[in-house]
Amino acid sequence: MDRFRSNISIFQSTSLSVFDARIIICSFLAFCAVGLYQRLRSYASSSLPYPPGPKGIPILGNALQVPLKTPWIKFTEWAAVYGDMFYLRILGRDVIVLNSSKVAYDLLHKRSAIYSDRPGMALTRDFGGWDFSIVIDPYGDHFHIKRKFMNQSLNPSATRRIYPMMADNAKLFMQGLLREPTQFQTLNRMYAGANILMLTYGHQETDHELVGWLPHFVWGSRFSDLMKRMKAATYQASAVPYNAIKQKFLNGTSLPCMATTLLEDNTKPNGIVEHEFAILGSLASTYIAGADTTVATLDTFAIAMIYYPEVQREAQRLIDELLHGERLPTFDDREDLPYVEAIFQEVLRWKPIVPGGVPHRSTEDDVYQGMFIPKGTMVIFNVSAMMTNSRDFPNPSEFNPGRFLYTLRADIAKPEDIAFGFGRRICPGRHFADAWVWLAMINMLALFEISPEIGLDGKPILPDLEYEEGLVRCENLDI
Ligand code: HEM
Repeated sequence: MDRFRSNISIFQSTSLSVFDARIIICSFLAFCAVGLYQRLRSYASSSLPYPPGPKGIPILGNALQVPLKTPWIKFTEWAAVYGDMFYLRILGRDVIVLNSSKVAYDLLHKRSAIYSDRPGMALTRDFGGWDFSIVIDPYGDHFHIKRKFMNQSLNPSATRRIYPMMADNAKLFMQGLLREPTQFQTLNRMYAGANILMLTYGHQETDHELVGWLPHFVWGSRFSDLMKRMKAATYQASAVPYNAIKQKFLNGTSLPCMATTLLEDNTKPNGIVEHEFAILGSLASTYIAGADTTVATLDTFAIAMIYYPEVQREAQRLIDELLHGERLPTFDDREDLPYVEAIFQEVLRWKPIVPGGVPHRSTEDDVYQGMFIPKGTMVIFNVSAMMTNSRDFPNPSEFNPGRFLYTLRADIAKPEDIAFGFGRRICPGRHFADAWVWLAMINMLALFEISPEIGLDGKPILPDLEYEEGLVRCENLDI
């Protein structure tokens, strides 16, 4: 087996008849009745109990009990006491935390018409210059148009159309690893960036030219770093690449990509581009949300392979059995490698990269299992609790892909049904992420022995399992 391998460390009437008048009166009465019903329901509801939760103090509520760093760990402790849904009041705001995929699915998916708003992030939006980003868009027209633009390019069949581009990048990625086996993290980031730049702006570059396209801190650093430089960064990450691609589009020199499709579809005969800000925002949101996430997921895979070499060996044995070392794996091999599929699920579960989810907000009063959830409640889905509870996943801290092959109960949601969120805000890049991470994983398994770096003292340097915390959780990896 090892002889094949090197070693590396997304209505009509103008006059009213009697009949018409009756319809209108009936409609009016019905409208009033619904209004009255809603008021009564709200009144009656508000006499229902709120979900249980830790007792807070006047005015501040639970604010001082929620740690700023890794709040999901505290939420998971509270989940053990208060159950799958608990309530917090933080500085006068209603907050509920959902700790099971069933409750999250019941509310955020089944009742998505009223749970798809985002909590206002006025500072980030209006003063940080992040008003282009769909991630913080309130549920409304801007959100809908950007979502439509993104779905056009990131739905399953659109994603399949970019498989050849991904395959080319995977090949370059592997060649890079062969040349520089200790540079996994740099190459991982570079080729995740290359995929998204190609998808969004049709930007095809060699590995070294990539550096010049976006400022280094955009392509080469983490989203959390980018956020720190807020306003300047937003211009560089949104307007700069948009203006460049628009110019190329007008010159007729752009390659087919998300930007050119959107520009073609929305440019009027007089040359004016409709929905220009939404186009710019969709492109930049895709780039920003898509780069760090896939990088962190593949880093997690590499770490798991280092800590669990027996899992790595088993995957390699099965890959060799299928390919006989005669060719590189392709997407067509996916169905024939259930163990690798299970590794992918376990990577999403073991160390979820968005452990605290991305908060939603409710837009109407609601009642769930006899408990009242007021309109305007911030709804946090606690991915970490859903992925790491021993009720659904025995020995949750162990990286064990076998759980998805042999022992997982049929009623347990798969990690891929949790990691990407829920309802109308579910990650639009999930098909893209799924394809790229799988392809990079399978190529690494087929070609390399993934092992830790050896220190000067001759001992292996194991990567840190304490992840760096931001919106996306990254690891301090040094293979
Ligand atoms: C393994 C990789 C990824 C994970 C775990 C992930 C996870 C998530 C999660 C949890 C959300 C919030 C969903 C919700 O609010 O219910 C989200 C939103 C989002 N993701 Fe991803 N994501 C990944 C990759 C990607 C990629 C590759 C792209 C783009 C190509 C992308 C683009 C977005 C965007 C634009 C949003 C905001 C959607 C909205 O607010 O309506 N993500 N993602």
